[in-house]
Amino acid sequence: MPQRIGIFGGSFDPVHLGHLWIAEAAREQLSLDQVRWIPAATSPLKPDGPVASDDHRLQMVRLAISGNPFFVLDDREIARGEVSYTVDTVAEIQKQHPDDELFLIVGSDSLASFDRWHQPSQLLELATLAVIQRGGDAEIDVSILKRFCDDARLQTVKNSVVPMPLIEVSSTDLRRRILGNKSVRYQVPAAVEAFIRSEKPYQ
Ligand SMILES: Nc1ncnc2c1ncn2[C@@H]1O[C@H](COP(=O)(O)OP(=O)(O)OP(=O)(O)O)[C@@H](O)[C@H]1O
Ligand SMILES: O=C(O)c1ccc[n+]([C@@H]2O[C@H](COP(=O)([O-])O)[C@@H](O)[C@H]2O)c1
Repeated sequence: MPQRIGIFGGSFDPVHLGHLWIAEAAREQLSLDQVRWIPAATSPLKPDGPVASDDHRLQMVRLAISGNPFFVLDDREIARGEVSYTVDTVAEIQKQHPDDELFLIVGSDSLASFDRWHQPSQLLELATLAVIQRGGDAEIDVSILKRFCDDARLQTVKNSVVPMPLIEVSSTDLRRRILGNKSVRYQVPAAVEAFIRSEKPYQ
């Protein structure tokens, strides 16, 4: 029986409760059999790279998703190194799972920058975008994809928007809080908060 696989890429610098909530909402709404969490080595639109080390980000994601049987940590982008183009990652997963259906989970800010992604048409052929509205962002507008796919594909993306409450947590804000010695309690899982306190990935 074909599986429905969610692919969730991010800098996860650090992973936060927004990430966990949207991954779980996508899993539930789209009846996904698994969600693969894929920390980027360097996100193409964040050329300065992440602040925390690859190893620290992997450890924080591992702690965050532990106990959820649907969530899997996939370290292929960090193992590959360099700039992490999502189309390469998704093509590789598609080769390994030729009979399965792939969903790429993204926030509305990622959708809004999609015309600057590498090989957007190819990517839309390989996976369906599952978009989540982000607090503070303009309303989801899938018309940005029009240039890159046909109407049927556009409709599938519209149908795969994941409805959920708006969350305004962001990694950038959390890093600012950590540097300012402010609390990140309840915005990251308790185990991640303890990790940040003991391992100091942002110092
Ligand atoms: N609060 C949120 N609501 C909806 N989507 C989110 C939210 N936070 C992150 N995302 C989405 O999760 C994916 C991975 O996010 P990422 O690791 O870049 O964290 P981030 O909080 O967006 O980081 P930063 O604030 O530093 O840009 C992206 O597609 C992003 O749009
Ligand atoms: O492939 C691309 O061109 C591309 C451009 C921007 C972002 N992405 C991916 O989108 C995910 C979220 O990226 P970011 O910049 O919000 O951390 C992460 O997995 C990135 O590798 C991918």
